[in-house]
Amino acid sequence: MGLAVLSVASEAVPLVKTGGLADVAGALPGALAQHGVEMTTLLPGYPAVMAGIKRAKVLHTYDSLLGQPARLIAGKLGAQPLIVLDAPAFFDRQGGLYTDPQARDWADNWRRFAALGRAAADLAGGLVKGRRFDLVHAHDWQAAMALAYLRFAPVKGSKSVPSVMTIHNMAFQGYYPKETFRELGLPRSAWSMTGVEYHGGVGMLKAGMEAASVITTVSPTYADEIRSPEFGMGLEGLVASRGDRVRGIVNGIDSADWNPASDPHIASPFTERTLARRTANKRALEAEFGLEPGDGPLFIVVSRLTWQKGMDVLVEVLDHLAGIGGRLALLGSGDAALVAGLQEGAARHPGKIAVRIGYDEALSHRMQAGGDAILVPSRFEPCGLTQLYALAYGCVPVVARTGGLADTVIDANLAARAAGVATGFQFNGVNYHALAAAITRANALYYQPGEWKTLQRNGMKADFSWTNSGAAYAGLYRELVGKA
Ligand SMILES: Nc1ncnc2c1ncn2[C@@H]1O[C@H](COP(=O)(O)OP(=O)(O)O[C@H]2O[C@H](CO)[C@@H](O)[C@H](O)[C@H]2O)[C@@H](O)[C@H]1O
Repeated sequence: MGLAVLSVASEAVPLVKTGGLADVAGALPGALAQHGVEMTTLLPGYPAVMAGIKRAKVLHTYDSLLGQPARLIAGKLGAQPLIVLDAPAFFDRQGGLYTDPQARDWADNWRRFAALGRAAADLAGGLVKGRRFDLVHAHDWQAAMALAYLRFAPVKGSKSVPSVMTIHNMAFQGYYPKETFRELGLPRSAWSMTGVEYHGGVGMLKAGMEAASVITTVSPTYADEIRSPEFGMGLEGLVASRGDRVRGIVNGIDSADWNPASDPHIASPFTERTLARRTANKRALEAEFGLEPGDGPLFIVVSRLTWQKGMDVLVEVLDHLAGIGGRLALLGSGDAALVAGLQEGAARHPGKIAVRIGYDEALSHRMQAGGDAILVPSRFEPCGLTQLYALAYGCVPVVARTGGLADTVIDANLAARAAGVATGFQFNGVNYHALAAAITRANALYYQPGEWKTLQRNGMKADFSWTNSGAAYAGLYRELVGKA
């Protein structure tokens, strides 16, 4: 039986991306198609999304959706069905998706994403003739209100549908003052500890988690970690109370986009049998970053520059990295203090450390193809995608042992090397000593070319395509729809 699923997200490739959520929301529909699931994605109509729609077909017009006129428009996300919430007052803005040009959160984010949720619940309730949905899948707090509306204010007379709430990042919860509640159009009954109320305000992610049939996150280890206060960020009690209704499904990567044998962004394509061809990519990367060419290891970082990603510890370790003969090329954007720290490090070590501040998808491909090892010192990492791209590209991951990093990289300890299964390096605790020691270990093994090639080949042979994860989501949907 074919299943119709409505996926609700605030970003998705190829139309709009600020982080890993977009990769996942964009790849899921294609991954599920081969499992008999037709996934329609609902996205906000930011300028980039509106520009990507050809021949707009209007499905519905709202006179007022959370106070503003809006339309639902049909489009395509790649080859898969898309519905766009075209509400210019909410989404037609210059600046970021979530922040204004000064990088402050838009003051009406609660209203913008409540509107997205209300539209999702309307669609699931049969608002548009001929479009029925068996299940709603919401991603992160921006989509979470969809599940609260389905639970507390469904379309009258509609049949209830099961739902999945996926947490890509527990650090962002969509928490707003109490006063916003009366603007949401929810009944008073929703204002409860098991509804949308959270510490005296409105908790959007919390509301979605309470309402969801099943909560998922993007790796089994993170699904365990968020039961504890250290990672649960205040929601650990709720996570623990949902018991086995909390699952972890590791993200896949889009193996058409991320394939070193056919990547249009890289100068010298290669496979695990032609690793020597990587050298040309390394030379090109050194030149592009203005680094001294050399045979020593070239480390890379591609990251949002935030505390989550351990970038403050990376700043501390730059002198060590350069001191042992390593070089680093970094691409990222984010916190001003971290940018300054990285730029100072680069200025202290010209030719050895180079940073590029900004967002550049094509460059990120060239870095994975030319770097020897990627550093991912995250304090928490629900799944992490850059280490998966690195594995596919023979760029050896050096990662903190947390969340999806712990689940996807096999540390090159003696036992794993003897068994021939190691793919990278893990370290415990995100601090100067742990990261410096891991860099030293990687540096040492780099000079044993046979061992290093084995790490590269093992990583390249590992299967992180969407095949397994797509099957896992399809299985979950079937389980829920069967029970509904
Ligand atoms: N400056 C830059 N230029 C070009 N590309 C850049 C870039 N900075 C980052 N990227 C790209 O953005 C994506 C980041 O994805 P991650 O999964 O590593 O982290 P993120 O924290 O955004 O995602 C959250 O959601 C995802 C999806 O579930 C989880 O894997 C993750 O753990 C969670 O924190 C990657 O595709 C990366 O290549």
